[in-house]
Amino acid sequence: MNTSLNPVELIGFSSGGELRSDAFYQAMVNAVDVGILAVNTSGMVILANRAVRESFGAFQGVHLNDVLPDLWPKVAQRLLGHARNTEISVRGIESNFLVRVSPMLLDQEQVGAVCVFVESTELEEMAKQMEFYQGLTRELDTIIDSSSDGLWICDADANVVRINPASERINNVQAKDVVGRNMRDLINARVFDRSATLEVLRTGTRVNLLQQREGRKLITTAAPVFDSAGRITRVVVSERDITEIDNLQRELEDQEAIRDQYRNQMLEMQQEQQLENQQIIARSPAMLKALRQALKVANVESTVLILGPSGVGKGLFADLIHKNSERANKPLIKINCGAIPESLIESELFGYDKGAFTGAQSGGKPGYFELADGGILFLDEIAELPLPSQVKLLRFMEDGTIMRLGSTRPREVKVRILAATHRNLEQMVEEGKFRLDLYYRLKVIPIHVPSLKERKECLLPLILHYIEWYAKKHKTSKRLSRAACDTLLGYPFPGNVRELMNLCERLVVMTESEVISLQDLPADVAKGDTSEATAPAQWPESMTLPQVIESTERALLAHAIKSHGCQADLAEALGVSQPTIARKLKRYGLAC
Ligand SMILES: Nc1ncnc2c1ncn2[C@@H]1O[C@H](COP(=O)(O)OP(=O)(O)OP(=O)(O)O)[C@@H](O)[C@H]1O
Repeated sequence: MNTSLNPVELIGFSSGGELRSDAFYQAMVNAVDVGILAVNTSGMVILANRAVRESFGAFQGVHLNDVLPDLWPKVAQRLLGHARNTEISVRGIESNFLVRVSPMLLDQEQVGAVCVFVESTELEEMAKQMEFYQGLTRELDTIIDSSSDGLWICDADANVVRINPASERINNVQAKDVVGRNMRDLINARVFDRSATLEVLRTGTRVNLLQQREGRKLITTAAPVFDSAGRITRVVVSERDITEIDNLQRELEDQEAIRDQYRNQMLEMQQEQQLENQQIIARSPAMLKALRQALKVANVESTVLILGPSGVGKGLFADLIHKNSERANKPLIKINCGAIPESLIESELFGYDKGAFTGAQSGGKPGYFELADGGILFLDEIAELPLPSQVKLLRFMEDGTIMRLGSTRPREVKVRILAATHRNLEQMVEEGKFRLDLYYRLKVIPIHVPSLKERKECLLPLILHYIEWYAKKHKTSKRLSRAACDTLLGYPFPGNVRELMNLCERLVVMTESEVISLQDLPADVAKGDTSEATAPAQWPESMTLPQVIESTERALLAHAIKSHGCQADLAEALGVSQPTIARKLKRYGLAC
């Protein structure tokens, strides 16, 4: 190997021994874009053309190892004859190069090595991008194939391009049997009965379908994919099998229904216990429903209108609502609007200021509204409230203020109103006796308390309860004979529970023996007759005068209320005051 060859000598050579001028030779090697670099057998650079110099600097006449230490080992290997052609990647100043090292022979003798540099940055970038896109495609494939939702992809002509394994499973088809086929053919071949893809291609918009297929429930969403020109290129259909979700949902609903049932049962038991504690007897569905409504509304602030005949327990409902409300430790003031003389009602309800009228207390007086502040005002027999007081009550219900008689200063009171009546308020409104606006304000939550006739199931428990209760009260022991009990059960109790209570007390007090028999029952009850006054001559001799008076009074009132529609008329006809009538009707469990 000639190692003494120097750069100047080499430049003097030409291929085939033909002599070329340095200038010609240099112009030729500098003209090409590929880099050419030659070293002698010692590794000294003997040629570096323009392309190499531009990329690696001017280093002719130096040792290759000093300028391209990465390249030198390959070249050295080549010079030692270990390989014919060797390729290596080399980093230049700005770009990367792929360098091919070839032996340089002169007369069969190796005189050095020549390196050809081809810029590789772009190629590498492209390779990298290819790799990136291949990775992305693999990733997408994995995602598509592992999705538990079915994916069905078609081109703009409705040809199936791809389906994933979930879609194969959901549609019970194999990809190889459908990919490449047109959706229209698949519909014609009855593989499917409906195609979301065709819908999308027809409408150009997203389509949602709920489908039943092979007993499974599917939600299908098909969406168009557009190119930059706005043309549809693909339709992607995703299918979700919601059969399981649907079943789970149904199971959940069943569980919730069972839970609700238990909760209602527990609530009912709690409520029954609550009612028992408060000595409320209720067995009939209608009564239980009304009581449940009352417990439900107890904790809201709304006005409640308790409706039902006299003596059914409307006052009891007011107690129940109060006890179970957030105002339980505040007063419950009960006013019977029919029992207060008309001339006094306004001052009783709203109070008066000093000097409001002759005979007024000198310091003025608060009314029931002020006394009930923070608590509940129960306006029983609300239908008897005179019209001027109705106006004042309406004002309170609208702005929460009242005005004492003789005062011009409104006072704010925090009072919840409960009202009750056995009268038909709607009819009274029609007759102009009750204000419509007040009626609407009052009946926010109406509760209808059924008469004893409407709750036969309650009758026996009520009779037994009150016989025992009065027996305990009067420190005695009493029980009903079978016949007496049957007769009582057949009696209509027009005065409802109040009449029943009165009768039970009377039987407990009046019956000599422990057993209350048929003979102990009052004649009208024994006959089941409630219509006519019983002649005093028919009363048993054992009755005292007060008892005879009481019975006669009751019978007379029962008779008179048939021809007198309201307490005021009745009072006038019988020559007593309205409050007296109100008191007596209440006492005998009667109403008009
Ligand atoms: N379900 C019941 N269980 C036990 N006692 C009851 C029941 N219902 C009513 N009572 C009793 O009957 C009596 C009359 O009830 P209440 O005064 O509440 O009737 P009312 O409908 O308000 O009558 P009115 O319309 O004449 O004011 C009360 O002593 C009450 O305790």
